[in-house]
Amino acid sequence: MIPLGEARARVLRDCHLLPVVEVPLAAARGLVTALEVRTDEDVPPFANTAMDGFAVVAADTVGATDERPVRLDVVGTVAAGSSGEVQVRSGSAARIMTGAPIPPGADAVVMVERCRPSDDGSSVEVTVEVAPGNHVRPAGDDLRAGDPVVAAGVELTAGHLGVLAGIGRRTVEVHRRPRVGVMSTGDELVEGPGPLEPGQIRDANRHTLLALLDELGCESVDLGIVPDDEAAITAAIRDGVERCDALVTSGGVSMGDFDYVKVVLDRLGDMDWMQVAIKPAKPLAFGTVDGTPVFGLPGNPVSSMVSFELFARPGLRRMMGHEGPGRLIVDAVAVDGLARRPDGKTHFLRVQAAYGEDGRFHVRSAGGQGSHQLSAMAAASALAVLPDGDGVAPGGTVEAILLG
Ligand SMILES: Nc1nc2c(c(=O)[nH]1)N[C@H]1C(S)=C(S)[C@@H](COP(=O)(O)OP(=O)(O)OC[C@H]3O[C@@H](n4cnc5c(N)ncnc54)[C@H](O)[C@@H]3O)O[C@H]1N2
Ligand code: MOO
Repeated sequence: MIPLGEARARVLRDCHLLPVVEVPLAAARGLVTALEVRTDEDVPPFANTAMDGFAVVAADTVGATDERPVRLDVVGTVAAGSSGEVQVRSGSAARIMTGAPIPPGADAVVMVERCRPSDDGSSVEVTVEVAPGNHVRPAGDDLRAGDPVVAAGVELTAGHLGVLAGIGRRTVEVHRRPRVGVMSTGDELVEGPGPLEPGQIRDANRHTLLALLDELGCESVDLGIVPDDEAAITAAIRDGVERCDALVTSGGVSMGDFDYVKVVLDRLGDMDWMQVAIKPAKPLAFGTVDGTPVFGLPGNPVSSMVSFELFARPGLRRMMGHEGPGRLIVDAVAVDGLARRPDGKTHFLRVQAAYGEDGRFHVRSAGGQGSHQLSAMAAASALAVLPDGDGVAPGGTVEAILLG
C-alpha cells in the first residue's frame, strides 16, 4: 500500500491546465480566469445620489432643524438616466432620484424624509444640516479606471459576473470547462425499475459521479454501462478519450478475474494501479490514454464517491485552474466517538456535521460504514479522517472534510 499523498501526487502529475477560451459571461460562472481583467472606466461613471431627495448646496443647510427649516427654491427634477442638466445655486435645490447624477452646483443630497416640499412643488423646507458629500457616491467610488477588477486564477462567482458586466464586458478569458466522460463497468449492472434477474443490481455509481461532476462545474458526458468484457471496455475507453478531456470509470480495478479496467488501461496507456492506504477506496487505477487522464475508481458505491473526492476532484480542479482541493477541512468534536481498528490505513468515515453551540463543528456517524452502504454516504455532510489507530473517544477531536 502507498500513502494517500503519494497516490494523489501521481494523479496530479498528469492533470494539466486546460487551454484558455473566451466565453460569454452567461457561461462563465464557476470557471477560473486565465488573465487579469482591468477596467478602463470609473464605476460608478459619474457622481450620483444614494437617496431619493433634494440636491443642495450643503452650506445652505447650516443650522437647519425641524423647527427652523431652511427654505430653498426647487429648480427642477433629476431622474436616474437623465443627464443632470439642472443647475443648482445657493438658495436653490433640485428634486433627485436614487442613482441620478448630482446636478452641477450641488454638493450634497438631503433625503426626502428630511424635507417638506410645498404643495405646488416650487420650494422645499430642509429640516436638517448636512455636510458636503452627504449621500453623494463619487465617480470611481467602487472601481477606478485602470484598477484590476478580477485577478487571474479566480473562480468566477455571481458577483464577479456582475462586476464584469458593469465595466462593459460581454466575455471573459477562462480555462475551458472540462468535458468528462463517466462509465460504469460490470456485467451485474442494469438500469431502471424493471425486475432484477438473479445476480443483477442497479447502477448507482454513474449517477452519483455525473452529479458530482456537474457540481464541480464540469460538462459531464454519460458513456453508459459497459460489460466486463475486455474488447467492450477497450472500445468504450478509446471512444471516451476521443470525446473528452478526462474519463471517470467505476469498477473493475481490484483483484477479480473480470476486473478488466486496470488491464485495458495498462495496455492502452500509461497507467499506475495503486493500493492506497485508505479505507474505503483502496484500489485506484489512474493513468493517461493519449494524454487524457482516466480515473479508474473502485466499484463499491461509497468507495467510488470517496475516491472521486480524494483523487478526481483535485485532479479535475487542477485542470480547471483552481487552487487547492476545494473542500474545507475543520477540526470537529466526535460527539459519540468514532471507532476503528489499526490496519495501516487512514479511514474516511461518513458523518453528519453540525455547528454546535460551543462554536465548534460536531460530527456523528451518518449510518452503516460499509463501502456498499451508499445510503449513509448520501446522508453524510462530511468525511471524518481517522488516522491509523483505535479511533476517537467520545468528545475527542477529529479532522472532518466538509462535503459542500
Ligand atoms: N481479493 C480482494 N478482493 C477485493 C479487494 C482486495 O484488495 N482483494 N479490494 C476490495 C475493495 S477495497 C474494493 S473497493 C473493491 C473494488 O472492486 P472493483 O473496483 O473491482 O469493483 P467491482 O468488483 O466491479 O465491484 C465492487 C462492488 O461494487 C458493486 N458495483 C460496481 N459497480 C457498481 C455500480 N455502478 N453501481 C452500484 N454498485 C456497483 C459491485 O456489484 C460489487 O459489489 O474490491 C474489493 N475486493
Ligand atoms: O475501498 Mo474498498 O474501498 O473497502 O470498498
